[in-house]
Amino acid sequence: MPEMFKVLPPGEALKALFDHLDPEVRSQDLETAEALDRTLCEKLTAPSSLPSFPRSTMDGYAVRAEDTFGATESLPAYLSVIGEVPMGRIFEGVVGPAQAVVVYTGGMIPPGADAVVMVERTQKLDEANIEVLRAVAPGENMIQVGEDVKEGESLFDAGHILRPQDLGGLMALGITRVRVAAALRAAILSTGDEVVSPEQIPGPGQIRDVNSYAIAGLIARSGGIPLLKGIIKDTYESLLSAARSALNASDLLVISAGSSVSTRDLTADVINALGKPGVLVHGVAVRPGKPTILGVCNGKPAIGLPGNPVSAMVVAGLFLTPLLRRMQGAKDPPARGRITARLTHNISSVPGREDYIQVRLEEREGDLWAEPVFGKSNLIYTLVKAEGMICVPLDSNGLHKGELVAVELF
Ligand SMILES: Nc1nc2c(c(=O)[nH]1)N[C@H]1C(S)=C(S)[C@@H](COP(=O)(O)OP(=O)(O)OC[C@H]3O[C@@H](n4cnc5c(N)ncnc54)[C@H](O)[C@@H]3O)O[C@H]1N2
Ligand code: MOO
Repeated sequence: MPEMFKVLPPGEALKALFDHLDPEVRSQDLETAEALDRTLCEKLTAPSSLPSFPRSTMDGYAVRAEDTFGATESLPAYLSVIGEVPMGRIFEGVVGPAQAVVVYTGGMIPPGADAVVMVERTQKLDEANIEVLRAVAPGENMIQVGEDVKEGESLFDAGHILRPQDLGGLMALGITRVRVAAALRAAILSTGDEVVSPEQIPGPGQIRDVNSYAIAGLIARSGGIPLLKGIIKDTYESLLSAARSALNASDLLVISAGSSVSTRDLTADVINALGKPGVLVHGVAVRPGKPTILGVCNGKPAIGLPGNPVSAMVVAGLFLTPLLRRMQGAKDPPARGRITARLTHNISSVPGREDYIQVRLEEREGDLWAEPVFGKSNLIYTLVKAEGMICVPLDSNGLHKGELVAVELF
């Protein structure tokens, strides 16, 4: 009988991996337009204020607010219209007492004016004169210089993961290139004599490769470049040779399946043969995902994921994503959101193990409920049908129906 491995709590397992890795982050200059989900390697401050000129937030008339004080429908203020602010240009002139200038949303407030009256709060008397039917306060219906961001203001610290709105914000300031962590190439090998490519029609006893693609998606979302290195037969020689060339061509290696303890399970031996120190952790206290392997081979991480697709995803979420983030110097918590919901069912567990359960979310009478999608860890559609995961902590006997739980959204 092969001996069952010694399991470590996930936190300790991750620490053992990190302790064997060089904390230095490789960086590169990149077009901001291409930097989504990448991690900044520099602190950024605003080179100028935003907006750089005062702008109207309404279609209407730029005025001196004091000229409208006390104006009502029955006692309007009379102003003469001296021109129009062309969009994208300045108005050549100054708004004087009892004067107004036509301005559109986003247009520059002309000198002399300090507020905008919405067009529907005015009445046109003729081409050159209007009545203002309601007073405006100074600053009303306009954006001040620097109201969005002030020159010199800190924008992001190094380690920030760039989100879509961040790209917009950088472009608004003309920051078109950024220094980010170099993209990490993560090689994926699927093992298993029964596993065939998705293009193939599986023969009796065969299944299509799920893990290469699901894990590749997770890697791409974590700022990495997945390199699919194919499906390898269950022999030590073929796996070792494929793993060696995959690791040479990448920054880290992920091997799907073969992580358990049967004679067919070669991943640990292969990782040990790839370089020093080899396997650091074999077995973590999580369900699903116990037969997990974490190793480092001559400075590069090598991870053995359990073959069951749900286990592979859970383990990749627990170890591969934080690993990729750490190798990119990311400071933020994972970009995906966390919400709170009430549990629809009791969930039992045993202390000494973290359990991960996929849940569907449902709104009932204004409350959000998390309904477990139960099923064996081989069933990929239990994940497909779910919106997030909940965790039963290491020291817990389980969770109770009606309890508030944190749901990590996919
Ligand atoms: N006697 C024991 N048997 C098993 C144990 C155990 O503790 N004692 N643990 C079970 C658990 S839990 C898991 S998880 C699996 C882990 O197995 P391996 O990592 O060695 O992987 P395989 O046995 O090769 O495959 C497991 C399962 O996953 C399917 N698979 C593999 N690769 C893919 C892929 N790329 N796409 C889709 N599905 C894949 C494979 O066909 C098997 O059904 O071990 C248990 N056994
Ligand atoms: O750990 Mo296995 O990964 O429970 O299915």
